[in-house]
Amino acid sequence: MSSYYLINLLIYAAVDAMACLGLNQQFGVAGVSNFGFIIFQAAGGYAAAIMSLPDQSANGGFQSYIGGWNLPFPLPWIGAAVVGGLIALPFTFLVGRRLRGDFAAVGLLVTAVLLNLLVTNYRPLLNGDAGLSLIPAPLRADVGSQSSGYQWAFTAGAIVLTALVWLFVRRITESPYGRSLRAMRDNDIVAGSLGKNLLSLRTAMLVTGGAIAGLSGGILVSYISTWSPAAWGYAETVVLFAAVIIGGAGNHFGAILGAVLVPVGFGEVTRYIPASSSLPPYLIPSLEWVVIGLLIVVFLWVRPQGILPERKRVIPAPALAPAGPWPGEPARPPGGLPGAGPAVAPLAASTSDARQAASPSAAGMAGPAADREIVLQATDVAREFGGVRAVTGVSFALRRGTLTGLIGPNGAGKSTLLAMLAGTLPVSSGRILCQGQDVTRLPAYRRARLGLVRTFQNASEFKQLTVMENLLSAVPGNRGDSFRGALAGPRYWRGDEAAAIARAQALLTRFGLDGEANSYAGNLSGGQRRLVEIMRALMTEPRVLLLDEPMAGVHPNLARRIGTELAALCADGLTVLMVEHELAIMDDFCDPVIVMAEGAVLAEGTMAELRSRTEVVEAYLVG
Ligand SMILES: Nc1ncnc2c1ncn2[C@@H]1O[C@H](COP(=O)(O)OP(=O)(O)OP(=O)(O)O)[C@@H](O)[C@H]1O
Repeated sequence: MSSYYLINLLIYAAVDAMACLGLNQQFGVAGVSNFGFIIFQAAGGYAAAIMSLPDQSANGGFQSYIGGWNLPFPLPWIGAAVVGGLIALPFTFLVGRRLRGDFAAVGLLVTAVLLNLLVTNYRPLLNGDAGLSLIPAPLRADVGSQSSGYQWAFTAGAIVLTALVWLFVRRITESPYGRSLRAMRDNDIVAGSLGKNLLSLRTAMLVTGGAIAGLSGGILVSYISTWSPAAWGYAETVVLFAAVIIGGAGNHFGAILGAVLVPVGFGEVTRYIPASSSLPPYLIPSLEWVVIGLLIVVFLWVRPQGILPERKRVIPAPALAPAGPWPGEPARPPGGLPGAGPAVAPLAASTSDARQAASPSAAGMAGPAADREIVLQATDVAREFGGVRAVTGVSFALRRGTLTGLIGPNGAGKSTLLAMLAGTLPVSSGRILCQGQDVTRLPAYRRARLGLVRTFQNASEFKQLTVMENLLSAVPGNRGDSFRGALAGPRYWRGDEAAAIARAQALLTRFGLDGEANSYAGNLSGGQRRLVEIMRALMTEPRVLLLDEPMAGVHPNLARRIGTELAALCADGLTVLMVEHELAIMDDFCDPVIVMAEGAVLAEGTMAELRSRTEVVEAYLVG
């Protein structure tokens, strides 16, 4: 193997691995399907080119381009990364709140095609379809030649930069912030309802991935000294996606392996297919695309986790101090709940000092509920879906420390009302006040940060996160749960993380799920998943908790335990609104109970009062 061949192979592997690390960070870790990924690499390539090229009048002006600043190394590579990151900013509107998922992915793909057409057809910008050539290599004038020593130094530089990129993405992914990204990937609406700012998370990942792609483009053009639209057709993004999917989305080693196997390996293998004059000239390259497409389909079908699946984050349980029984119970049964471990301190004691100070127990919550402060108030709240009036002007108030039930026949509008209160669904009209603050127009994540948190009627656990990670993902204020905090490293956030793990472990023990702490939440039974959702909501340290059928699928004994626990938390100041079809639960734990029918509030009172009202009995309580 000639050294030129080996250098070529290593540089392409480094550039592709770097690009795949950037794409994996966006797609595999954060779930952002950036089908326009190649334009960020292209932008980096052009940026490095026009920063390192002399003015276009040099070389007889045979090519036209903007820039031509003749900047010294490493400025063109730094510029490539900066431009790759900056051009991501205008795309954030595509992945923002209004345009998500598939639509954003298609929008990015279309943008990539349009930009390629623009650069191809508008020559003054970047020399059109002929592309730029004679792009200077870094330090070449200083070093003086294309010697093999120079080539090896270039190769080593590319590999070192790829390794640095790997360390960078690893630091982000393995932090609490990385956990938030993976939570968003698994279920973005739920992540938002737990206080995650999806727009900020997606923007950060677009910019980060864009900068990495830009740097890879800069290195590439410096090596091949030419860059044209043919090198960055939209289909190149498909190759990178294939690499990440085949290598193992979510696993950075998988992304590197995929880069070696797909763009590099494929190119190598197909080089040995003998050319034949009897075959059409573009048959082999076209067949390459078909094979790459087939490989994606086969992997998504047979092994969607890729060759190297995402690593499971096992968190060892901290040593727990034994403590008292469940609230409201004389003593904890010897075996506890199925799978229960040692008992721990009461949940209510685990909330933060700030919340404790603000809690009604601290404020003297001994008086009758009717005298307590209103913490959540809905006024004439309505929601229409096309012609369907799901909720038609509902007004009610929740007082601090109450466990209010919400019942009604199927289709009465209960879930829609809860979604509007939590901000996961905008109101058509009406007003919502939370602790005196008008939250009607606030997005779900801002309401969650105010302590207004919901659970969902349908399974909403983060499937590819462990149970422990599900709980930790909801903790507010972890120092490592920000981009900067993640980059600061584990030493910066380890203390917060340890405290959060201890809280989560206490909750798991209390709900009898500590044996499953390191199981993937998606592998639990339906009832266990419900528990995970309740515990996760409690980890947000809510002030007002909106529970949508939390007992559905839960064993009746456990349902009663949950009811007891919620009642204890309410006694300590938490306010709960709970949708539930099981009337025995309403009888035992909820006061007052609101009855909805056909989108409106039909009645409100204790279950005993409601049972005496004919219209309620006819609408819902019969049977
Ligand atoms: N996204 C939507 N698009 C169209 N109609 C909807 C949508 N969501 C809810 N609806 C309609 O709004 C009405 C109220 O639904 P909602 O789910 O809020 O009722 P519910 O009381 O929670 O019912 P259940 O007890 O069965 O969960 C129903 O007629 C439902 O079909």
